[in-house]
Amino acid sequence: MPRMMSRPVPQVVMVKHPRRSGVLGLGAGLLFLSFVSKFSERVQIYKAKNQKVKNAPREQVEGLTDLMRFILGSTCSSREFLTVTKLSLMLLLRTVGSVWVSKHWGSIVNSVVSQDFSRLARLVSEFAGATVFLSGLNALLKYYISSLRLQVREKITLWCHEKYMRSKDMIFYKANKVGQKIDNCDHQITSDVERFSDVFAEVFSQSLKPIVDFLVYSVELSRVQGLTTPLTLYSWFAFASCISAVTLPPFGELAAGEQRLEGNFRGKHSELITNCEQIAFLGGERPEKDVLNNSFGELISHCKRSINLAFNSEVLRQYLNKYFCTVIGLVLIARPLRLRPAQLPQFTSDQIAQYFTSTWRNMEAMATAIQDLFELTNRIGRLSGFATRVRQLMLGLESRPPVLNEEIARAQRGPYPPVFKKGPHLKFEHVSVYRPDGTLLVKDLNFTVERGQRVLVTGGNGCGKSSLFRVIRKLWPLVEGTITMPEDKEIYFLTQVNFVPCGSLRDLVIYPQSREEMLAAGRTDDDVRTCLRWAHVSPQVEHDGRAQLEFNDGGRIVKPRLDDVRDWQKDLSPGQKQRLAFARLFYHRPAFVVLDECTNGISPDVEHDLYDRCTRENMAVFSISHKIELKLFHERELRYLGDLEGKWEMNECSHTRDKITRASSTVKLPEPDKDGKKESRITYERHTWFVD
Ligand SMILES: Nc1ncnc2c1ncn2[C@@H]1O[C@H](COP(=O)(O)OP(=O)(O)OP(=O)(O)O)[C@@H](O)[C@H]1O
Repeated sequence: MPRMMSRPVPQVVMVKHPRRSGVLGLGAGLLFLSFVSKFSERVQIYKAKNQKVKNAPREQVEGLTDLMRFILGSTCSSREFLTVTKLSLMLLLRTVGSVWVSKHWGSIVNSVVSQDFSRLARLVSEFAGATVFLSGLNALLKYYISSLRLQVREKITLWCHEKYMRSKDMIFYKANKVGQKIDNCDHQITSDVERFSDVFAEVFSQSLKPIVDFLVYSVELSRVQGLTTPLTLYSWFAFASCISAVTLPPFGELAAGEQRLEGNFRGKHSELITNCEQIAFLGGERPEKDVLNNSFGELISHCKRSINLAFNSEVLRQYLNKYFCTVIGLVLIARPLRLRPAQLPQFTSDQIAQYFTSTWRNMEAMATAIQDLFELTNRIGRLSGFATRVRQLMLGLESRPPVLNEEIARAQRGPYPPVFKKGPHLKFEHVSVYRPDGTLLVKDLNFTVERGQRVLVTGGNGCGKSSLFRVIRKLWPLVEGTITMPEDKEIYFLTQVNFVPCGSLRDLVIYPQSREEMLAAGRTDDDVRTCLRWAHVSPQVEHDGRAQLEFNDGGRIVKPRLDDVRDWQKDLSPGQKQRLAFARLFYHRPAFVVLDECTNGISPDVEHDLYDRCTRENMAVFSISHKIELKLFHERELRYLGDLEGKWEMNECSHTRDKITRASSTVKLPEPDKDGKKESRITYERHTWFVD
């Protein structure tokens, strides 16, 4: 770049063999760099191992290089590599530009002192032209840093989603519910990955610049002043870094701890949102505020501790690396002038001014580069903290620690090893169910349910009624015995708490199918409407002029169409959500259905109808319920005794016939007669049902 322009003023050098000194300066610079990188990493690992921070997790002992290799190696590809290459190139070009600026600046000073104004005008116009190029370079640098940050985040997040939502493994359930859980998994995927990507891009861009600057200026200073100047600066910074290292807090642990506490705090807020209605009914504002404040208090006191720890070391670092370093620089810059070797020519004052300006700028730039390198220890420390958390998250998502190992191993040696088989019916042979912590819930289950049959599962709270179906769905491992069952899609589960997916009314019914899959399966919108009608949640107008599903939007009654998208989670009542779950069941028409206390919010007459529909569709029904009158709809009752031995019994429901009746009442409001007079009576109609 300068060569294309005017001939520069010859550089003033204070050594006899500038080229040889430059090469030696480069070697010394590389050695110093390797010292800095190893030193800071060792210090971080040492501090983490010795648990210098109260309450900090102990895992932060792996080197950053290994962490980065694991995270980036598993997720990133040639696209990120290309961005890193482009970014490195831009950084290199910018440093070359800065060296040119500092040389050019020396020439400008020389022209001012020698009062050569025509050359000064030329140099200034060259400077103005070249800095346009430098501005473009700086903008490109920022662009590549942002791109790198985004690309790394994108790759890691998509990798996590891939593992989290891996089909059949149901890691999103296991990581949050079974055995050793991943703490605040949502926060880790959304926030920790983002922080890691930010700090990674920041560290990368800010480490490359000081490294490149440092090497370039080492060569430059060695060429102009000899090896003494850079070696003296290195020795000083090495000494300063040892002192800093002793006082430096373990930033990695602190950053990881902060993220963990951030996750807990956010988790408490999420819990509040999830349970807001129950808490409002209970009037739980005060205890819940305490929970939020305590969690926030822990976070704040951790941050305060970090700030205090950083303050102590910062005072020393500022003095050693910034101010005292200037004193050393001034001594070094004056040294060749005072001890000038005899073979060097006499310099004029404009040459000395030129030497001073450009060398001072170079020295300043190198000192800044070295300071930035040490500054980097903080950032690298934080990066290794985030990297540790991201790696733990990735490991946790990749493979969940097995549960019930011992129990399964014992059963495998016994007569009834755990086996899943495919078959047309649901058959349990010597099946025992255990909680993930190893507690026996039910022992030696033996029975078969054929298509069209109905079994009621009863027992005390927490005795393990739902757990049997968690085993069938493979959320919990099968420990002992053989389960023969049809394809997974032939068994459908309606749970106590209803999930409401996002999307249109149609999506709510056909979930997890998409509209395209629905059409490909030969199903139509009419099927969806029929299922809504069967489930008593149809937006179509009934005889009384009202639809079962309608909303009041600002005084306007709205009957949703199949394509309408709403905030269903908010807009639907618990009973409507349960009815919609039945519509979904009727749409999918499985061979077996497990109804886990999923009719609590449904009125008895509708509940009757829903059971009836299941029978008509020839589904085998497993109902888990505490409602004794439901025996009327079932042929058999599987009763858990809930004792320590996991005993159970299977009874016929027929003996309860005629002993239990199921009743509901309809209130008939007074209606006007022919003359417009109203009856003064309200009548109640009582319905009693028996199963034939
Ligand atoms: N994810 C889980 N990890 C560990 N233990 C669990 C988990 N889910 C439930 N449990 C425990 O397993 C036991 C059986 O739970 P389950 O849900 O099967 O009971 P249930 O008989 O259906 O109770 P209820 O009638 O109250 O619904 C309970 O003690 C419960 O605390």
